[in-house]
Amino acid sequence: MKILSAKQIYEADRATIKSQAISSTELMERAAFACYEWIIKRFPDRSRLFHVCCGMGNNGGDGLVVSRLLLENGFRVHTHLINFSEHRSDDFKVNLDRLIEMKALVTEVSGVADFPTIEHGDLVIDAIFGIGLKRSPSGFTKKLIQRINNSKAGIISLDFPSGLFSASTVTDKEAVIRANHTLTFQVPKLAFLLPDNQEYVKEWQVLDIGLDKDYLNSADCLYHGSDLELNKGFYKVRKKFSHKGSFGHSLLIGGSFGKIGAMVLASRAALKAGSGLVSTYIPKCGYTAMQSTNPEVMVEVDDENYIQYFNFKTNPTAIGLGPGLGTHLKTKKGFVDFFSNCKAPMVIDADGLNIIAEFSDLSELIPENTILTPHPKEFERLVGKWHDDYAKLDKLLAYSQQHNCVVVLKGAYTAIAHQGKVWFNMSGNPALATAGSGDVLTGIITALLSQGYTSLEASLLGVYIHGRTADLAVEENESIESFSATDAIDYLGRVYKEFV
Ligand SMILES: NC(=O)C1=CN([C@@H]2O[C@H](COP(=O)(O)OP(=O)(O)OC[C@H]3O[C@@H](n4cnc5c(N)ncnc54)[C@H](O)[C@@H]3O)[C@@H](O)[C@H]2O)[C@H](O)CC1
Ligand SMILES: [K+]
Repeated sequence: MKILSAKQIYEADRATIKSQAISSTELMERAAFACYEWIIKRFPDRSRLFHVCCGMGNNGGDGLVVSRLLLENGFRVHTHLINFSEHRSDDFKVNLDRLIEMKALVTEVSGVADFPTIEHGDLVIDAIFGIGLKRSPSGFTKKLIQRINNSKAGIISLDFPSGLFSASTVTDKEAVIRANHTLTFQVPKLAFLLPDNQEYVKEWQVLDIGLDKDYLNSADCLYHGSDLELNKGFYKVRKKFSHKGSFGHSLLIGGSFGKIGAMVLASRAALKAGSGLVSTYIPKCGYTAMQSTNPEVMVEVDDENYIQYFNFKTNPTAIGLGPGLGTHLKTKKGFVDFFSNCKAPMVIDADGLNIIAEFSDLSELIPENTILTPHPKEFERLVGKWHDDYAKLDKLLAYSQQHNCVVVLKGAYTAIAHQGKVWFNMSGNPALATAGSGDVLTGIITALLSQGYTSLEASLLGVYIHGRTADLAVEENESIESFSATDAIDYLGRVYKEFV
């Protein structure tokens, strides 16, 4: 799933018009028809009033077509032309003429006095600006946006919430539509995946408008979505004659007094994610807890209450380092020596990351293709503060390239960066913001590494699977509140079944 830039979307439009021998008006009709179908399926009540607010460009044109289709099918529609510019796009003009021919209710909004009265229960279709917005809406257009946001009506944005920019941060927060639903064309837009925009973009839906396949396949994108289709592409089906030795030996290193649970979760997750063998290397104080809760997992121990020697005998295929590790001075010293000389592929999480951040030289010693799994605070410790989401993405790309590693920046739409590209994970929900969730993720990714997936594949698949456990759990027995890290482990089997 590619995430195209606005420039690429305009190019894809042109390629489609050429290869399918259609006019831009026909492409607009197709796009608006897809919106219309979605809208009437979701809101079939014909007594409801639709306020369709149309700008003067092609986004406005989409709105005009939606107005016409709703009217033709017996819905109540009031179309408002938001007169912010003298210039009207060609397809806007064509579709305005068609609507006027139908004797539709169309009014011009050129100032506050023309604003519609929007009642509770009405629906606003926002077709004011799409991806062509150049500067923050001002004057009466801004005031109208505020009026719409303050109404009690539901808001459906066509393609893009008006006022949001496609490649930069919002400058005037009061001049952006806060949409309940956004119906976007062909590909997700980067702006939808950034936490700074969460007030404007809530539920969004990609509608297929049949853009040129060759263009889409060949477009070179910096940003991608990681969905079931992508992950199915490299998921390895197990062969009949395979044995536990075929699936590697994961070693989880971590734990300290009071934080042994992190290692119980990580090692159990590694086991359930399919690692052939799983060992843990923990402080002595965790021995009984580990053996009694995870009988399949082998245990080696270090010092009494924290790890400092890192002198395990296990010869692992992959290592997961950091859950519950703590930052005791002796742990830090041991970590620095171990880390620089480690040969097995590694996933580093939690205090492992904090130690790297504290000793900045350590970043230079990160072995190639190591996977780092920071949450935003841990990432900030590694790279310093950023001023907005775009600057954060720049730092993410730069850090992963500079150190030739995979960085998994956790959050909604976890961003996975490798070799100059970023993939946004499309599974998961806020249920995952729960204690131990990151430990489970470390276990899953370690297990995938040990089964022979590359670092990038293990990161993409691990994050996708982890997110999907929460999607399934919430569809069934759990709620966003009740879901726990243990549930994520319990749902792993269900998620794997979706791959075969
Ligand atoms: N393949 C597709 O995705 C298709 C998308 N369609 C729709 O087209 C818009 C993009 O249309 P465009 O005319 O380029 O831009 P907008 O309608 O978003 O912008 C309106 C217009 O206004 C000017 N402008 C920009 N900022 C301001 C401002 N602050 N104040 C005043 N005027 C401003 C700007 O120059 C534009 O001309 C896309 O989002 C889809 O909705 C097609 O319909 C089908 C294919
Ligand atoms: K819009």
